[in-house]
Parts: sequence; structure tokens; C-alpha cells
Amino acid sequence: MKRSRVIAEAILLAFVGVLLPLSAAIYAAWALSVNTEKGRLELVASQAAARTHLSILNTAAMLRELDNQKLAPCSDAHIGEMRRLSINGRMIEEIGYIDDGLLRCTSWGQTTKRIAKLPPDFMSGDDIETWVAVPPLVSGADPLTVVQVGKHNALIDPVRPIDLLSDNRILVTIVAPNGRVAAMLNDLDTQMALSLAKQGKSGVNDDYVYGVATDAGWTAIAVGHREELIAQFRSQLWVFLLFGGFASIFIVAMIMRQSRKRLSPLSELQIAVRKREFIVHYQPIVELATGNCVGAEALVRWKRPDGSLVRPDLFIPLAEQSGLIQPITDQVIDAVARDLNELLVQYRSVHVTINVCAEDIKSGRILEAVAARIGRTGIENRQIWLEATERGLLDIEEASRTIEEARTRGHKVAIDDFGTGYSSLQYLQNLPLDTLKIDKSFINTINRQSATSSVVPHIIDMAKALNLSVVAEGVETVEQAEYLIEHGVEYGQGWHYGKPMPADIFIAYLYENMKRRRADVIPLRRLNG
Ligand SMILES: Nc1nc2c(ncn2[C@@H]2O[C@@H]3COP(=O)(O)O[C@H]4[C@@H](O)[C@H](n5cnc6c(=O)[nH]c(N)nc65)O[C@@H]4COP(=O)(O)O[C@H]3[C@H]2O)c(=O)[nH]1
Repeated sequence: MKRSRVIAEAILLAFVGVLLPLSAAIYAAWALSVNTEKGRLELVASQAAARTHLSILNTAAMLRELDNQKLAPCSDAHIGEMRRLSINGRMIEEIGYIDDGLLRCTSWGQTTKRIAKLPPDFMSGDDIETWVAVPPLVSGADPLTVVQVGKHNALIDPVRPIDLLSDNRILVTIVAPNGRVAAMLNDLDTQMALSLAKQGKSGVNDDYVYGVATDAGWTAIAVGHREELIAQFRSQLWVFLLFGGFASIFIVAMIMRQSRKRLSPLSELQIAVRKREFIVHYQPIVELATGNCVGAEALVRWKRPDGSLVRPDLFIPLAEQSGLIQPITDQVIDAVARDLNELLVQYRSVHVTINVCAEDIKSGRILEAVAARIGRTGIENRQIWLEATERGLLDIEEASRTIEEARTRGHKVAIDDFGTGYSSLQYLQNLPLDTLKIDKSFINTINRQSATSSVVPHIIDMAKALNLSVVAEGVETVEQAEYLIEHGVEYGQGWHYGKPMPADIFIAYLYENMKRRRADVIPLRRLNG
């Protein structure tokens, strides 16, 4: 995955990581404010409904008791008792005695008003007739509630039971069981009150927050202004934002940590292995005396998604440390089988050298890896050479076992970068190798006055003594090539013959090389013939 994509993803996630907790904090502060305010208003509403109902029951009980006293109707004692009760009852405006359609007397004295008795609006109990919103006889006063038990009735101010419940910032409306507004404290629009009562649910709208409660058919609506809700929300918001801010910082820190991990060289390499981003370039190996190409070394390249190539010395050490070298080696073998199958079937004398890591030589895993991938092609085992560095052969017993088995299967085995490690003649003697590759650092010294220039002939002699074929690596000049030929080195590899190249270019190179070879041979035959 591209670095820029990882960074873009991290920025996007961090943005969401900041936005999400902060919006959650704002939402939580708002939800809590609404719930708190709704709860407060619901409490006011439920108390208002309960008190209204209770005021009816209490009044009815008092009238029942008055009825039961059997005082002589409209006697001084009767009127006196009615007056005492209406003075003591905080919400009672007046008590009256009705007989035969006539209001005979009230708590204020004798009267003979004819009352047109209408059916009650509703019954508040078996014997409690109730009327609401009755306009008072004295104009200008608020509508009253009338309660009648037997021959006595009482006029109640419906606001009294609820007026101590709230300050003037809360509007309380009482809707009677018959659906009419019975009382209003701090005026609210009647239509709105009725519609809220009909909804029967607490809530919030563009202008108000409201709590709704019912008791014995009485519905109370307590309404608060939205500004108060907003003021409460503002005061709570800071606390929530503090928590939201901490959560954002935590999330962003986690995202940064995760992204840094993803951007680490190791995880980049892991992703590359998973996405099979490794390709192989091939460097020709030639017979020095003739210039004939006899094979190639498979050299891995990491092809990044942007098309750029990463050199193996930049990632092979990390791959070896982390164990990723094995899946990379497998991808190299896959590439060889894919790229050169046809060519290797056509030219049986041509081989490909594959670099093998120390662990694979030690465990012998490489043999199965090659068998599994080459077995299904037409490539023969003798066309696949295995190349291990001196370091890879340090564990001499296990290395010997793997090399023996490789040779039994038909592979050839070479020691790479010879001379740069700890190898000695005795060490080499104990390994059943086929080929020795002289490291390019020694080839560089040929024909130069350097301290190590005398080492090359010794290495060549040692290889001859052990019956090993020799490949010189890093041949860059004609002089080096001539020197090597003079000293009996058979094979060479280096920029003088060809740099590592993509498969298609190598195939073209080999065809060209083969053509040239045939062209050289035909005149010879003619000469002889
Ligand atoms: N200056 C100069 N350089 C020349 C010349 N001729 C060849 N070279 C370079 O020398 C290296 C030869 O490969 P090596 O010694 O096996 O050294 C290889 C090998 O040890 C390792 N490597 C490459 N592919 C693989 C692989 O598939 N598996 C493992 N385990 N290691 C690999 O990475 C090393 C570096 O590979 P490269 O960068 O491809 O470098 C290659 C090649 O490009 C020349 O004339 N002049």
C-alpha cells in the first residue's frame, strides 16, 4: 500500500475520530438536558393532575359531611357552617344549598335564585357531579369548577390547587376528563394545550419543552420555554466536551500509532509479500572463453505499486530477520517457472540460479519449495541451480545434508560471495558443492595495485583443487575478462556481459546469443567440410 494512501487514510480516520466523540458529546449533552427538563416538567404536571383530582375529592368529602349534619336548611347554623367551610377551604370560593331547582342559600346568606340545573360534565365519583369552566356570576373572575354532592355544591377556583407548584416560567394547563380546559396557570395557547394533552406524551418542539401527566382522567401539561433548555444545555456542554475531547485525543493517538505501524518497513514488507509485489530480473552468466550465455542468476526486485523498483540489498536483510525471506523465495521460484518455462524447455543446457537463504539451506525446505513449483513445468531439476552465501552454509552438518539431497535430485549448488566470509579450504572440503562464485569485490581488484588483488589466483587455485567450477561475479571490463580466461576461470557474470534485466529482455538476449552462436558454428563447419 502506498505511503500516501496510508497517510490519507490516517488523516481521514483521525478526522472521523475527532468528529465522532465531539458530536457524541454534543448529542449526549443535548439529550441529557432535554431529559432533565422533561423530567422536571413531568413532575410538575403529575403533581398538578393529582392535586386537581384530590381537590375535587376533598371538596366532595366535605360536602358529604355537610349533608350528613342534617342542619335545618338555610338556618343560621347551616349558613354559618357553610361559611366556615368556605373560609377554611383554601380553594373554595362559595358553598351553596340547592333545593327544588332553587339556590336557597350560600355561604354568604339567604338567596332565592332559580338555577337551571344542567347535566354534569362528568362524574368524579359515584355521587360527585362535576362541571368545569363555569363562568362565575361576578364577571371578570376566572372560570370555576363546580362540585355537587347531594343538595350542596361548592365553587372551586381550579388554579388554587396548582398555583404553588411552579414559578411563572412554567405554564401549567389542566384539561378535565371531558376534554375541556379547566385551569390555566401562566397562560398557554389553548389550542396548543389541547393538542399536547391529546398527544399525551412529554417532548420538545421548536418553542417549548413540555411534560404531560394524567390522574383519574385529569391531564396536566407543564410547559417550559426552549431558551431555558438551551441555557441548561450550554452549562452541561463543557463537561461533555471535555470527555469528548479526551476520547478524541485517545482515538487520534491510537490511529497515529496504528498508522506508524503500518508505515514501518516491516509491515510494508508484509503487505508486499501478501500482495505478491516481487518480480525477478535475470543477469546472464556466460562462458568466458566464448561469450555464450549458459544461464542466468534470478535476482529479486520489489516492485512498488507506483512502479518503482526496490533493490534487494535494501529489503533482503529485513526479510531474513523477520522470516519473510521464505515467502519471497517462493515468489522468486514462481516467477522463474512462469517467466522462463518455455525457454528452459527449449534450451536444456541453460540453467537459472536461485538465491537461497540460510534458514532454507538449514532446514532443506527449499528442495520441497522448488519441487512443488518446478515439478509441474517441463523444467528439469538440473536447470535449477541453488546458490547460498557462506553465511548460509555455516551449519555445516545440516547444510551438507541439504546439498547432498539437492544434488541427488539433480540440482547444482554454488557458494556465493566466496571470500567475503569465514570460508577456508578445510571448510569448503567438507561441503559437497559444485560451483564457487568469486565475489565482485575481488574481481574489482584485478589489474589494480591493491592489497587483495593477489587473492583472486588463490581462490581460483583452491576451487580447482576442490574440483569446483568457478563463476566470477561483477566482471565489468575486457581486461578483467581476459585475466579470468587466462587463469582458467570458466564462467563470468557482470555488466560487461549484461546487467540484470526483466524476463522478456533476457529471453530476447538469450535468443540473440544463441543465433550468434549458430552463425559462428556454420562457417566453421563449412571450413571443415
Ligand atoms: N557493480 C556491479 N554489480 C554487479 C555486476 N554484476 C552483478 N552485479 C550485482 O551483484 C549482485 C549479484 O548478486 P548476489 O551476489 O547474489 O547478491 C544479491 C543476493 O545476495 C541478494 N539477492 C538478490 N535476489 C535474491 C533472492 O531472490 N533471494 C535472496 N535470498 N537473496 C537475493 O541481493 C544481492 C544483491 O542483488 P543485486 O542488487 O541484484 O545485485 C546483484 C547484481 O546486480 C557488475 O558488473 N557490477
